[in-house]
Amino acid sequence: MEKNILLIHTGGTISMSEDTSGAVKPGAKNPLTEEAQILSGLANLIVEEPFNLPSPHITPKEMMTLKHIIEQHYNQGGIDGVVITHGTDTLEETAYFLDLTVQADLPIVVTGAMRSSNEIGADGLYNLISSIRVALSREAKGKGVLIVLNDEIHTAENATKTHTSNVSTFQSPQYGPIGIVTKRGIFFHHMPASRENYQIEDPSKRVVLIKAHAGMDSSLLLAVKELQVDGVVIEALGQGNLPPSAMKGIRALISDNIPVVIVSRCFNGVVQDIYGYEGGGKHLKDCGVIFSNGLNGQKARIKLLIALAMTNNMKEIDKMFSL
Ligand SMILES: NC(=O)C[C@H](N)C(=O)O
Repeated sequence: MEKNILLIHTGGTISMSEDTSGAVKPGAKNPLTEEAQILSGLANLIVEEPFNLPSPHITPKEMMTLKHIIEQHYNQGGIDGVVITHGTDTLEETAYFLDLTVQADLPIVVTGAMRSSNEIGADGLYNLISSIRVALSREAKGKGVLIVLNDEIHTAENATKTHTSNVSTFQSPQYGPIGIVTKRGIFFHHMPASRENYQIEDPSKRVVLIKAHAGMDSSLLLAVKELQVDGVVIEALGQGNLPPSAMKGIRALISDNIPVVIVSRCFNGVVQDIYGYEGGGKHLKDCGVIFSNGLNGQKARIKLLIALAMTNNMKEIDKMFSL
């Protein structure tokens, strides 16, 4: 029996084309659906196009819209998998948001393109067909939201955009891809270590993301406190350290019950409470800073947004980040 794939187009370069002046622009709708339908020949595509946005325009509101569309179709029955086309700039954030929040037990694949639909070497149609094939594969189930581009299958938790223009931009620094797409089949070679899922209604809290640097002082942290944000994520140095001059700001935020989550500004590895000097990881932990578990800054921000939609209890938030 032919399987049904829910195909949701959201915009991004995969939906765009280049005009005669060389500018890449959105069109009225995604130009690839028909070709994908003919070429994939494997599934009936149920197409939704809730918005057509470059991915720098995507916010948690659009992420929630996608969650609702997927859950609605899933609850009605009749779909075997979901493929979402998305701009690559914030693709990893939408994918991780859906990974943490969608209540539906079926393969969900997010894909995009680095070259628009009419450029030489356009990768959109190829990535779309690869994604449909992954969403149809039995092994894709139970692995969380997947990101498929350039013949590789990555977890939403791990994959990140690593190159501004190269088609092999998505990489998983911590563990590598969990599978590959080949002409003859889809092959998974490992399972995601863990899965988390949260039920949320309204991810509308304000969470800011700040990058640490040599000589960072407390001014930005104190300004952020004055803005009455709900949470702060800091891309800290190395294994999770900050300059001593930033500690005044850290203490001010925590004494105001504003959760401060740290990740590393390093591309790889996890943050830990190793160093006992002022501003070192041990010192930060003693001050009440929450350590993330290998997430990058933009994903820790998504997770804190989701955490704050459920609780403002620091202990509970800390527990979520230890998973
Ligand atoms: N390759 C892309 O899709 C980049 C584009 N700026 C977007 O994210 O919408």
